[in-house]
Amino acid sequence: MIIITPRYTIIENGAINKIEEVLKKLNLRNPLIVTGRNTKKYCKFSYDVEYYDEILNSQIIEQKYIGYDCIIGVGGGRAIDTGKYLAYKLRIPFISVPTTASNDGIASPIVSIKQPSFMADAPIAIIADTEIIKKSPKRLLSAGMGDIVSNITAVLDWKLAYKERGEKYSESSAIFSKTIAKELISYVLNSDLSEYHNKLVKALVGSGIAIAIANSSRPASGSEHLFSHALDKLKEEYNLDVNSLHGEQCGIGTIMMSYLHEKENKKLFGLHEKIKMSLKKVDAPTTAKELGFDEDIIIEALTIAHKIRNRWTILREGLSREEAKKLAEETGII
Ligand SMILES: NC(=O)C1=CN([C@@H]2O[C@H](COP(=O)(O)OP(=O)(O)OC[C@H]3O[C@@H](n4cnc5c(N)ncnc54)[C@H](OP(=O)(O)O)[C@@H]3O)[C@@H](O)[C@H]2O)C=CC1
Ligand SMILES: O=C(CO)COP(=O)(O)O
Ligand SMILES: [Zn+2]
Repeated sequence: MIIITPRYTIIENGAINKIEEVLKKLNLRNPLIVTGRNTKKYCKFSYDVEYYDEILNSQIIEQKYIGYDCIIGVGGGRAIDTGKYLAYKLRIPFISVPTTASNDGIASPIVSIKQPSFMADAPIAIIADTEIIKKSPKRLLSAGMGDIVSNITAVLDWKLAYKERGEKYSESSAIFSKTIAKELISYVLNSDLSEYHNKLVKALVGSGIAIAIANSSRPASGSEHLFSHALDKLKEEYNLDVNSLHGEQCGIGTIMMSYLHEKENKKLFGLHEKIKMSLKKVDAPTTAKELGFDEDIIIEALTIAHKIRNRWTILREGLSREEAKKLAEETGII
């Protein structure tokens, strides 16, 4: 197995000014920048720039973008994901320049523009400018917490799959991923949050690296992500006008899935309440109403989540409508 992890990871104020230096170190000269319409303002370089929606709408991306020697993704999750995807298609390196900290795609080798997600290559470099990230919309930074608490249930699910299904499992990746989440939860619950943006981006980078080392999203994606992907599916199917974020959905999923784990393991008592408190502290949504979904959609998502992909989790063969409703009610989501 080949494990690809970033060669340069710069997380500091003003990091964006180091792009040229990093390109030089990597002997790269002709990058294409992939960004979004809100984040283009951060692309003050003399390189070609393309919006990610143009790339996603193009049928001939391999031919259209030939000649560049690397891709730089500047923006939120979609810009980074699309840049990573394009780089993978063109077989050239990808540099990740997050303008916010909303999910762990910043450093992961995964492309999840659509489900099922797939393994591409991890970024060759990550340049995270904490000055830009700190100023990004607070809602995106709250969502990032949801993608980190997810690691707790993802790891519990992974271990369950190992025990009940003999799935390949890596204790070191699991501990790495879980510790990242535990440390951030502890920081959030016991601090004034003045360093939150800094700690969050480091946690998300670590989480992406845990995925790269495991060569699977298992350390950071379990039943809570299945629930989030199910919500995305229903949004599309019913054409719902809800603008919930990936991390927000995963956070709500983690509250419910940790409750299911608690019911099977007394040692976990209080886990879902602690997770909920940490999400509340950073103003992330903790109810269906705050997330923007009707109760019925939450219940339906819970009943279809286990079918999203072939991944054994605490949902096992699925929840009935009654079980789903009970779970959402008992955890205060609906
Ligand atoms: N590969 C992986 O491992 C993972 C990938 N993902 C991907 O991430 C996506 C979700 O990402 P997420 O970031 O939550 O949502 P988006 O990428 O949709 O970003 C939400 C909004 O925030 C804006 N934005 C980002 N940074 C700033 C900033 N500094 N100032 C102002 N606005 C800003 C974006 O602008 P603009 O319109 O310019 O983009 C966009 O309008 C998923 O759809 C998936 O594709 C998610 C999880 C893991
Ligand atoms: O969002 C992710 C990890 O945080 C990616 O995981 P998936 O494999 O579920 O798309
Ligand atoms: Zn995620």
